[in-house]
Amino acid sequence: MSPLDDRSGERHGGLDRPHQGAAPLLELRDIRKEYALRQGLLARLTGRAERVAAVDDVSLAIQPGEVFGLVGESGCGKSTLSQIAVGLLAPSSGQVLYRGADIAALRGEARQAYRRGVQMVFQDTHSSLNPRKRIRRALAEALAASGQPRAAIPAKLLALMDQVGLDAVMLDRLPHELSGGQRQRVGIARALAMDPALLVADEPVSSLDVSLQGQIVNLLRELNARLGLTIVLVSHDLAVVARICQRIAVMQAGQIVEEGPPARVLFAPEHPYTRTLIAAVPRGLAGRRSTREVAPAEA
Ligand SMILES: Nc1ncnc2c1ncn2[C@@H]1O[C@H](COP(=O)(O)OP(=O)(O)OP(=O)(O)O)[C@@H](O)[C@H]1O
Repeated sequence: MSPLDDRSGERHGGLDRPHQGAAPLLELRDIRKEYALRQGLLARLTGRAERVAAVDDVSLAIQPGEVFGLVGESGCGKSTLSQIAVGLLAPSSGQVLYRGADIAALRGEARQAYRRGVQMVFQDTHSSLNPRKRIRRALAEALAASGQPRAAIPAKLLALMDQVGLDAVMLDRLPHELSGGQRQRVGIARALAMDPALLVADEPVSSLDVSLQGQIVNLLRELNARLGLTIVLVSHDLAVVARICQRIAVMQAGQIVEEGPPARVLFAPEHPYTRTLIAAVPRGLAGRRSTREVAPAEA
């Protein structure tokens, strides 16, 4: 077993147990990501691609066992940063460290351990699940990829369905036969099949009805509390992240402009952009009721 596989350090997690002072599970150091923009005015005039920084010098440290929220409006660079964190996208410059090791230098077993250990849940459940594969097959393949012996898979399938609150009969359904919320639960189950240490959930509820959003957010909270799973919750919706996160980073135009516990960020925002985000939250979460109501993770 690779030292990167050792999860003993954070299997004591949960929202009620802070992890300040622990070595970060994942660290982003001075991350910059540039894209070539061919349609820009400069590009058209000069014939050369203009470059824009979608992520501009971002540093973040995710502690084992925490629920960390990354919030910002559409286009601020959240998805780009998430994809860099899970290794789907390489940064233009900067480093991603998993358990202290630079992922760019990981090879063999250690790279596999990172690949398994950091999983992503996507916003669009239609495109993230193969429409022709029954849920049983999608999850069984993930379990097999995670190294589960064939004989253990049937029991593991039932355990996964139970963990995400889905009835086992859903195993024989195709993705289109499930509701959006059920599909998102399958997406989470597929990530859990890899037995990850960190789940990066990129806008996991934004395509769902408001009534279902709370259920999925609660499921993430439960997984954190029960399994000690570290979670990065990415959303344009400050109300969603404030609900379960112990720390929030606010992102604007590729940069982190503010970071802190939800109660502080919501009630004593330091950056004007954070105040704009708070103003956009429907009354009930932004309306000053109690800190406990807005930020249960902190209570
Ligand atoms: N492959 C790409 N090529 C060029 N520009 C891109 C590419 N992907 C993203 N961008 C640009 O980078 C910026 C950040 O995009 P990103 O998707 O990371 O933001 P976001 O906050 O996740 O927004 P959304 O929630 O709408 O996806 C945007 O201006 C976007 O247009």
